[in-house]
Amino acid sequence: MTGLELRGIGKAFGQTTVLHKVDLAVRPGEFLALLGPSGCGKSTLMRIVAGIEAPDHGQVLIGGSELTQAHPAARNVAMVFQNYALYPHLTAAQNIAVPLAMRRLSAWQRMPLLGGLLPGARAIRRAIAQDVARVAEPLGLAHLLARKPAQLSGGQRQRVALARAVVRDPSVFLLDEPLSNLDAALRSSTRREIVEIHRRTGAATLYVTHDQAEALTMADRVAVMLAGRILQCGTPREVYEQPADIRVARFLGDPAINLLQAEAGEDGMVRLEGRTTGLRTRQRGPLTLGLRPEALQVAAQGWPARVEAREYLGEAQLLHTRIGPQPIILRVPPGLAEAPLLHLCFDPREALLFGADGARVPALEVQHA
Ligand SMILES: Nc1ncnc2c1ncn2[C@@H]1O[C@H](COP(=O)(O)OP(=O)(O)OP(=O)(O)O)[C@@H](O)[C@H]1O
Repeated sequence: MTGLELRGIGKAFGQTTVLHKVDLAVRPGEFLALLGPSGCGKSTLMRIVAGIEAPDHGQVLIGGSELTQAHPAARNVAMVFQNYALYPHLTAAQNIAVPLAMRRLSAWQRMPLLGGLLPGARAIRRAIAQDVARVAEPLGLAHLLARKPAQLSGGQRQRVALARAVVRDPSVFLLDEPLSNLDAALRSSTRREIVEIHRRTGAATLYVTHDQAEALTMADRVAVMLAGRILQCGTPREVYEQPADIRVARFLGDPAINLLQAEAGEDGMVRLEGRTTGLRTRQRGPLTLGLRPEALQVAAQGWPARVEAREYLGEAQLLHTRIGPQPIILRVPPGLAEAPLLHLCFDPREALLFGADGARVPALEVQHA
């Protein structure tokens, strides 16, 4: 099985550096999501892996071989784009067959009428049709193969694009925001299909998205990228629960993590709005305390909080509150905490501390506040 490795990839367009020495490894058989906001350099990195763009620095290794300068066709990498990139004049079956026809038929054999008469062409075309049928079936495309892209829905087109990538039997899959043109219901079913394709093929997969729900639900590991740098790469739980950097903490989670001004005293005990939190650290002075909305609870005692707004979400409600001057959002069951004044508490094991430079500060010990 083949893995993908990027070493020190740098890229600038004119004066603007888009990628800063990016190191990233997708292990054989792994599904890795590259998650970051629009414009952070995700697509540029994908194009470099596919060989459509050349890096200024660094190396691309596929299956251990250095292929930084290799032609896209020599990499055995299949790429699926957001906009499907199907040929409008070809049927679904013909679109799926394109990479096989390019690989197995000569230029003469590919000619529409004459090609079919040339020796060997018919047998090759029959084998191609069998391969197309084999990938179309599990993707639910068997009955749509004769249609042209204009006669297909967005989700069906995206499945044709996926089938065209799968049929090549690539060693590495690159998927660039493949679900962003689909509506919510279709996104969730296509998400499962992509995970299933990955499970079946076992090919190393690099999946670019700006959608954290996609990254967290689908991937074995998530690489969080901001402004051309990978800030952290870990399992979905690691990046969400143990962010190494305040920017990662802020980027993951909806609603966003509460970031509160706190203070470590001479004894290292961390205080928030005059009350001790149960956290102790080696640092002294101002710190940022990160609390996810679901880490906070309404309690009989704790930090006094004024409720300023409520958002009913069905299965939960969001309370927009303030402790002292600091805004804080918590997610609680609906129907709870009707009063305008509440007390909040949290389990210090779920609290995160960050220093002035944004790096995570370890808590030495925690006592329940
Ligand atoms: N060919 C180019 N010439 C100049 N600038 C470019 C070029 N391609 C991309 N850029 C710039 O590089 C930055 C990164 O672009 P890229 O497409 O890699 O981001 P992205 O994270 O994929 O964003 P999106 O999610 O919006 O596609 C952007 O600021 C973009 O404007």
